[in-house]
Amino acid sequence: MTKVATITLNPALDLVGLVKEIEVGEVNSVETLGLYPAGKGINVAKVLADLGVKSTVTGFLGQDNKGDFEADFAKYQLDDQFARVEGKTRVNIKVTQEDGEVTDLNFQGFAVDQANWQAFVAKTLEVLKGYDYVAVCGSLPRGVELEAFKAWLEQLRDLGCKVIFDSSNKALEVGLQANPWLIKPNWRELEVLTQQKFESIDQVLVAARKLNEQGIANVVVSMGSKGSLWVTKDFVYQAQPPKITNVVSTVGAGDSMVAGFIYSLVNGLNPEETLRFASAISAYAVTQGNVGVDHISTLDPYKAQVKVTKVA
Ligand SMILES: Nc1ncnc2c1ncn2[C@@H]1O[C@H](COP(=O)(O)OP(=O)(O)O)[C@@H](O)[C@H]1O
Ligand SMILES: O=P(O)(O)OC[C@H]1O[C@](O)(COP(=O)(O)O)[C@@H](O)[C@@H]1O
Repeated sequence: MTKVATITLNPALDLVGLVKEIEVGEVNSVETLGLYPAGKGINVAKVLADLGVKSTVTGFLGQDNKGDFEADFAKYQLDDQFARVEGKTRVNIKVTQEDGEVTDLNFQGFAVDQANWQAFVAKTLEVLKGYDYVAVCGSLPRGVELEAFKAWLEQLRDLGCKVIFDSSNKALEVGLQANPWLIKPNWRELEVLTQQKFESIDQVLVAARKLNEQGIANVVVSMGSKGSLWVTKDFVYQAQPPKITNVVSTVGAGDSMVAGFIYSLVNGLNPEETLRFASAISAYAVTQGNVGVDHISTLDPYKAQVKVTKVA
């Protein structure tokens, strides 16, 4: 059986809501959609669980507010290998305006010390032996040093795991030096990484190809409602998702896409089917406040409307 793990070093409780229009400096009344145990890897694992793919979840969790996370790990039957650390896991506020614009307020949570980090590295290198796909997702908590993070990613790769990496800013820049097997930056994250402003999808493609040349086998660039590009040395596919008229929240769209890729890889779908499936589940994600899908057949109409083109 294919073994999958997701790693969330810096999880979050996502407080998600709707507002007509945010007025900065004013009192804004927000309609609450929910408070969800989240963070990128946890979201990926929940979506995979809905799709019938079991996974191990690890990373760090704050001792003081771990209850809702543990309840979800039990509900989704995730193999919980999280290290508990002193303090609270952060809260991230995500507010969607009527026009679909999302404002993120990502707070800080616990800090990780040297002893926490070393114990985590030793444990993951032991537990994840023999895993096929390991998704390392999201930002780093305070206290994790970039060089130590990179060294650990290299060790994961050397275990023989295919590392799927979805991060941003410095963590993305440094993590890439460990040559993960697949990365999924969004358009903006790739702009920050390459220090350029893209005017066209062709420019995105050029930047993605450079990453292939540096040794990253699969570069998946997500571009919000414009879709995505999957760039490898052997092929390039582009997907255009269906037009979603009822956008509730785009939070978790990228995580759903990563889960869609892992589901497709585990189930041996071909590249065209893989990108179609990942695009369908990520498009479906924006129609709800949280991530996930009640039944895989819910995705059929979305799959049918995704346009996938082989560009090269
Ligand atoms: N408004 C939208 N309509 C349809 N699909 C969307 C929309 N926003 C996102 N998606 C889907 O979700 C994927 C990931 O979204 P994106 O916003 O690029 O990622 P992230 O959440 O990581 O920023 C997109 O490539 C697309 O397939
Ligand atoms: O670790 P980061 O990069 O701060 O991101 C954390 C946030 O990303 C999310 O996982 C959503 O990510 P996506 O919208 O990219 O799918 C939220 O649940 C969480 O608050």
